[in-house]
Amino acid sequence: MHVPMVPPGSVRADGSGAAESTDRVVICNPVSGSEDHLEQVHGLAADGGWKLRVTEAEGDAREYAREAAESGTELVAAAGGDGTVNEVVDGFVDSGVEDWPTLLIVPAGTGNNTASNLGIESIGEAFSLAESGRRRRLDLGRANDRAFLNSCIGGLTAEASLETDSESKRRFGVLAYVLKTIETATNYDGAPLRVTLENADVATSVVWEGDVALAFIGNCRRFGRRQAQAHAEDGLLEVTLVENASMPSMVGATALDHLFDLDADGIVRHRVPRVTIESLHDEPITYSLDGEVLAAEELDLETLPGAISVVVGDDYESNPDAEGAGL
Ligand SMILES: Nc1ncnc2c1ncn2[C@@H]1O[C@H](COP(=O)(O)OP(=O)(O)OP(=O)(O)O)[C@@H](O)[C@H]1O
Repeated sequence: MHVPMVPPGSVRADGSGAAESTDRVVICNPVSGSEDHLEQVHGLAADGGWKLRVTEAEGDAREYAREAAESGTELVAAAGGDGTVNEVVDGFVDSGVEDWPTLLIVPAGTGNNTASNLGIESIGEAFSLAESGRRRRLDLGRANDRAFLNSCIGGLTAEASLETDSESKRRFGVLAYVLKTIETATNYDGAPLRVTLENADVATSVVWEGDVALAFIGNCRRFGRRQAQAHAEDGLLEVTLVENASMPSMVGATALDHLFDLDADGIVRHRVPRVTIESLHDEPITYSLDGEVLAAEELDLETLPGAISVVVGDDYESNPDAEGAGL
């Protein structure tokens, strides 16, 4: 394992020992991705006058983010992968303060799906965007008492996400989980679920029951190259349910085409502000919230419209259906 040159805990990135500024805090997970980014993050943080906090264990990023929000920090960078971003957002929620810091995502993880969806491709680019980048207010997802920025994936894919190797995650992003799922699906019975899709107008709400192999709930996740993407600023969740019965047709090279075919049999899609997923066999379903595991028999999901200010890259397009917004 790479041995960090920077001690864990809280230091001024320029090493001066001067009074710590609360304007900008970068929270760095030294063991995300290829574990070789800490020195670069340290250097860029020193140049930009950031306070650097290096995590020592799971949960530290959440705590540091809560402290930063409580002390009125203007900008908080999450340097790590999707899991680190997820912890930082949970920390903002924990703080209970009204005005959260703006979030900057510094892609230093394995998949970096959230950063890539926001048009941020490298560590250096992220730090320069802190100076000049646009800031947008994005919806935040809530799943029971946890937050998610990007996506919540339930069923077999969540379990497969734990087994998916780093190289596939780098190459395919979230699709790597889908491919892994399809690979292992032959032994899977699916989960009997009741899914309540709630619209603001209750009369148009839908209750759906069936055996589900995969449930994708996207906030700003691009699941694929086409329409199966979520709009991060529309106050809606993009819900895609893949019925178990349709899994045999999802084999080989055509699997992903089938998944992203809007009219495919056995694929249910809705855009709603709120959705509840109940397990009908008294066993918890495993979910992956931005890559972090959550098990629940009943999951209550909603969007908090425009809840979080986020720095975005030049190529960020809020509407994934807009021309030129494809991957
Ligand atoms: N110092 C640390 N030692 C061990 N684990 C840590 C430490 N700091 C954070 N973690 C944990 O590391 C886990 C993985 O981090 P993260 O998701 O950011 O990286 P990744 O898995 O490489 O990237 P991605 O999720 O984008 O594929 C998180 O669950 C986080 O809580």
